[in-house]
Amino acid sequence: MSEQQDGPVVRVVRVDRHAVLVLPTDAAGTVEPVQGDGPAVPDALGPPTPRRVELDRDGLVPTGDGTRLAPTVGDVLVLDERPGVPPRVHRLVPRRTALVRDSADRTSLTQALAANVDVVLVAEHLDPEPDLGRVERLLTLAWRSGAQPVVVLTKADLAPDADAIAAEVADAAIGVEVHVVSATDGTGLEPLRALLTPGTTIVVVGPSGAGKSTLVNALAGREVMATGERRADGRGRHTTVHRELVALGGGAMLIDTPGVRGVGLVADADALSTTFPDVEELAARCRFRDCAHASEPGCAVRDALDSGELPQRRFASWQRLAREAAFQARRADARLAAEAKAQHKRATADHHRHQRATAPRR
Ligand SMILES: Nc1nc2c(ncn2[C@@H]2O[C@H](COP(=O)(O)OP(=O)(O)OP(=O)(O)O)[C@@H](O)[C@H]2O)c(=O)[nH]1
Ligand SMILES: [Zn+2]
Repeated sequence: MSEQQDGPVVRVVRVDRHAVLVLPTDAAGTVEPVQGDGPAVPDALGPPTPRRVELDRDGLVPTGDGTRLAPTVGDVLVLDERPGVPPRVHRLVPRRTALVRDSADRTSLTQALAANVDVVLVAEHLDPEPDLGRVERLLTLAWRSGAQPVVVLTKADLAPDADAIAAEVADAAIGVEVHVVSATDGTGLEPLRALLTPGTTIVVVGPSGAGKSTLVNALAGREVMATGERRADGRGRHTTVHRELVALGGGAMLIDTPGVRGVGLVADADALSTTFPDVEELAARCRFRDCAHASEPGCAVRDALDSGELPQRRFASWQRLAREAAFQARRADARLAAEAKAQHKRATADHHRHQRATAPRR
């Protein structure tokens, strides 16, 4: 299929049950601030209205390699558009990055929550004290996505010892920028604004109440996410129901996904080594390659734990995530084996049917 036959390129801003809502993009996949057709809408009047593109009955879209995938927010699609008929999805452009979560779905083990994300903001509150294990877990999720994680410690105004706590978090977030912010008094927002360059897609992950929505609104300069404040009409909290891509000021885009608030994380070995390079490096120095770091002689990890070089907490956190990663890998293997078996069965049945059909009648 030649590139010339390709239709308009669009970005998915929302996935509904049988359709995707899309906006036109430029070559970089950036949602264009103004739609090409129709009257030009000045930026000040708000974002352009997304178009609805119906999906096939299976709700999946074709990829370039013959498989079909469930589209997600942030996906870039090439449309097939002919005069007089509604547009269809021609193909999914391979995802640069994808934030995935665990799913025990019939067709796949993971579910993409957001695609083509550049920056994952890992939000954690300074008050109450940050949960380092949670930060490590979310960093693993972020590294696995292929996007750049950035840690944001919120509610600095409530923590007199913010800088000391931030230093502890930085020790657990190796190779990652750690920012201390307060959306309330505006502290520390500038370095984050600097990340929001045109064309950048960000997603914010973190526990409920970390101040994610408040932070995003402060960065956007307007309410793009409903916050945990009680609503004026007393009808309880706002809740985000749809995963949605929204334009922030300055050409950056935010994927607001309620699904990544509570985290059904998928760990994997590579992401884990990126989150825990210190532990991996120690483990590489153990005498036995398959050292379980329990009571083996010549265990560099045990030595580091004994000397205090490696905090017990961090080791336990690594162990927990490593167990999860191993479990998920085994499950993925089992699924692949089951699929291969089913495939073989189908092929054998086809073969027999074919033989019966072509065998000479007796
Ligand atoms: N003091 C202080 N409070 C803040 C700050 N940021 C957010 N909050 C408050 O923390 C509460 C939770 O903020 P949200 O932005 O709704 O938190 P969230 O992470 O989006 O929470 P979920 O929507 O449940 O995931 C709200 O009452 C905010 O007003 C801050 O920098 N300082
Ligand atoms: Zn060891």
